[in-house]
Formats: sequence, structure tokens, C-alpha cells
Amino acid sequence: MQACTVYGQWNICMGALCCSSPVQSEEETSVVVVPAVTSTSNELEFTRGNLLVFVNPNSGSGKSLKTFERRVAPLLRRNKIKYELIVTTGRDHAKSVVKTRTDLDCFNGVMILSGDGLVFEVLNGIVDRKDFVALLPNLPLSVVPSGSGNGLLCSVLENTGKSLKQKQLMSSAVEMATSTSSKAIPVSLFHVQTDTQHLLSFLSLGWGLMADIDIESEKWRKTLGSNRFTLGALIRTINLRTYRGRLSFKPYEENIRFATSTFYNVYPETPNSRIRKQAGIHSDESSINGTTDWSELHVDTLVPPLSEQTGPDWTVIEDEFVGVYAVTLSRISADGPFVPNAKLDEDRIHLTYILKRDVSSRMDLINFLSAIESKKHLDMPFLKKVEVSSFRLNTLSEGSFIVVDGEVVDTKSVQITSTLLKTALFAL
Ligand SMILES: Nc1ncnc2c1ncn2[C@@H]1O[C@H](COP(=O)(O)OP(=O)(O)OP(=O)(O)O)[C@@H](O)[C@H]1O
Repeated sequence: MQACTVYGQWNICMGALCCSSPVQSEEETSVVVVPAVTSTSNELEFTRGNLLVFVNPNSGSGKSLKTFERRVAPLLRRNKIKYELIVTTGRDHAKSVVKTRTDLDCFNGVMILSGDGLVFEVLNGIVDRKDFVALLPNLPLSVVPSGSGNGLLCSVLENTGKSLKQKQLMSSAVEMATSTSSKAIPVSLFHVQTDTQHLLSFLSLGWGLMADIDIESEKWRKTLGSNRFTLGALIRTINLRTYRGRLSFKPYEENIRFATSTFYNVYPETPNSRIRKQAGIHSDESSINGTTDWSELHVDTLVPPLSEQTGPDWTVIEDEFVGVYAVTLSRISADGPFVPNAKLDEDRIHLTYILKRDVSSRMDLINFLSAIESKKHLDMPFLKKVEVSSFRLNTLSEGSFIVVDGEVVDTKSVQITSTLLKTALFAL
């Protein structure tokens, strides 16, 4: 698909200014293009704000562009919120946009029509900027669910007491993303250090059972939507694979460096003006902008980097694992309340793992996976649970996936550590 940017009614396709509907794939030909409101200079004076919108036309069942044009764009226009639409052409397109745009802090927020994968990409594009420490909490994100995994959105909706049933999920998300009274609520971010890179995560790290189900069921994304996980779970438990690994963790301890944050209104202030005000009030904080010293951003500054040995206060388990699954939010999907008491704005990592020697039969695992929806999985004796400030995983057998926020990360070792960094999500 061709790169296509739309601003108001104008599409800027590959640098040329033209007045047409966004480029559509064959399956999107039924898209109803809502007539554009004429952007006279008079109208622009009354604009309430400005959003950068990323639509992944291939996410989930491939209806995201249609959703944007039918449900989202008319409300943005009615509410006098300007938008710049970028239809992503493939992996890392959105990442390179947020990494390089010099006017990113002039948008009131970034809207994402995809799943958790594109949110992960956008956040990690911001991390590649010099101003990422200041920008992350001040540039709020909204998600309109069109991917097959929407753990972040579901955790935010759950936190604000909204229904997660499919129809209400979409209408609540659209309302939050298009309302002029939306506020931005803080969501904690976690440092992911791999053999070669530094990333930020907001949701989960999986290895073994849960990661295999996620990745191996991707091929049914278009046909089954989020039901792909159920089929994937059945197939994977029948053909169970286990992996040898070393899991090390530092048990959670409260730390005065971490403080919960308050919300702010998305409109009318831009990140640029908020950041300038904050720099005035807390001028000492600007010294960490642009830093690459990750330990300074950790809640616990004593956590060693991945290249160094863990200390005596770490627990180390070397064994054959069915899987490791760590989450930092309550929901991994609409019907996946994996750790129901996890909060949006906290520095705890909820680490779970299953050792092969603790499981007596495959039926144990089928029961475990089917109990997640009713939250009974946490009562299963073979599921070990521990709250940690940091953990490290060294894989010792070949052929496993390490999956962060639903995306495969190519590494043999990984360490996750709580940070002082936060993003912000639109909420009502
Ligand atoms: N036009 C495109 N075609 C294919 N992939 C794209 C396109 N635009 C973005 N992507 C990539 O697709 C992935 C989308 O994952 P995301 O989770 O948002 O959606 P999804 O359909 O739910 O996928 P998943 O089932 O893996 O969760 C991201 O890694 C993103 O970079």
C-alpha cells in the first residue's frame, strides 16, 4: 500500500497534494468516505485540538480504515478536532514517523487504530528521540480497537468502570478518542533490556506456553479475531513444548522514588506547552532529558544491567519451564483478566511461571487456560506468582519466542525493570 497522509479533507500521497479518499486495499473498497468539512481559515480558528492518527489497514480482521472513516472521523469533525491520518504501510512505518517528526509535541495526542503491537511500536519510536523522557507522559495515546489483542485499552476501560463487551468496547473507545473532554491518565512503563537493545513495555512479557499461543495463532488473526487464542491454546497444549531456562527475580519492595501521577485534560494544551511549563517548575528534572543511562530511570537504581551478575537479594531458578508470563496491567485482552488487581500506575511487575515438574497432565494446562476468563487460573497450585521489581530470563534451549506486548523480540536473554517513566492514555 502507498504511503498516504490526510490532513482535513486533503490527502498528501507520496508528497503530491491531491483531493481524494485514502488509498484503499481491495477488501476495503466498500469504505464509505464521509464528505469532508471544508477547512476554511475561519473554521481552523475554532479548532479545539489536533491529533496524529495511525491506521494499520491490516490489523485484526482488516476493518480499521473503514472504522476510522465511518465512526471516528465524523466525530472528530463534529467536535472540531483536526487530524492528520497516516495509513501505515508495514512494520516500523509508525515508529519512523514518531521518531523523526519535529512537530510531534504540537499534537494533543496520538490515536492508534490497531492492536497492542502498534502501540508498542509508537512508544518505542518515541524512546528513540532525545526528548522521550519529557514527551512520553505529555503526549497521550488513544486506541480504537481493531487488532486482535487490546490489553492496554481493556485495562484502561476496566479501570474507568466501562464494559468490555465487544459492542460497548468499541463505542467507549471511540468516545474516549474523539471527545473534547477526554483526560489523559498515567500508565506505567517498564524497561526491557535485551542482548542488543533497550525497549519500553506497558503490558506483558511471555515465554513458553503463552508466547507460543500468541505467535503461532497469528495466522488466524483475520479469520478468527481474538478467538485465535482459544484455537492456539488447544493446539499448543495438545502438542506441549517445554523449555529450559534460568529465571532470576528481585522481589518487589516499595521505593520512595516512585510516585503515582495525576491526570490532565487532553485539550486545549499541547505537550509542547505542558513540557515548557514543567521545565519551569521542575527545572532540575530537565537534566534527565535525552539520557541513555537507564539505571537513572529505574525505580530501583541498584538493579544491575543484563550484562552483570544479579545480587544476593535475587532468587534464581534454573529448570524446565512450561512458561513464564509477566504482566503489568490487569487485562491481556477483553476476556483475559490475567492479574485482576494490577493497577495502571504502579511499579509492580506481576511475574508468573509454571515449571514442568509441577504439572501432572496436559489437562492441568487446558484447565488453567480456560480458567483465565473467570479469574480462577490464579488458584491453580502449579502457577507460581510473585511480585517483582525486576526479573531476568536466560533461555537455555533453542526454538522459543520471547514476546513483549505481543511482539516477538529477537534475543536469548531479557530483563524487565520498573521505571519512573509513564505514558498517558485517553480516558473519560
Ligand atoms: N500496513 C501494514 N501491514 C502489515 N503490518 C503492519 C502494517 N502497518 C503496521 N503493521 C505492523 O503490524 C503489527 C500490528 O500489530 P497489532 O498488534 O497492532 O495488530 P494485530 O492485528 O492485533 O496484530 P497481533 O495479532 O499481532 O496483535 C505491528 O507490528 C505493526 O508494525
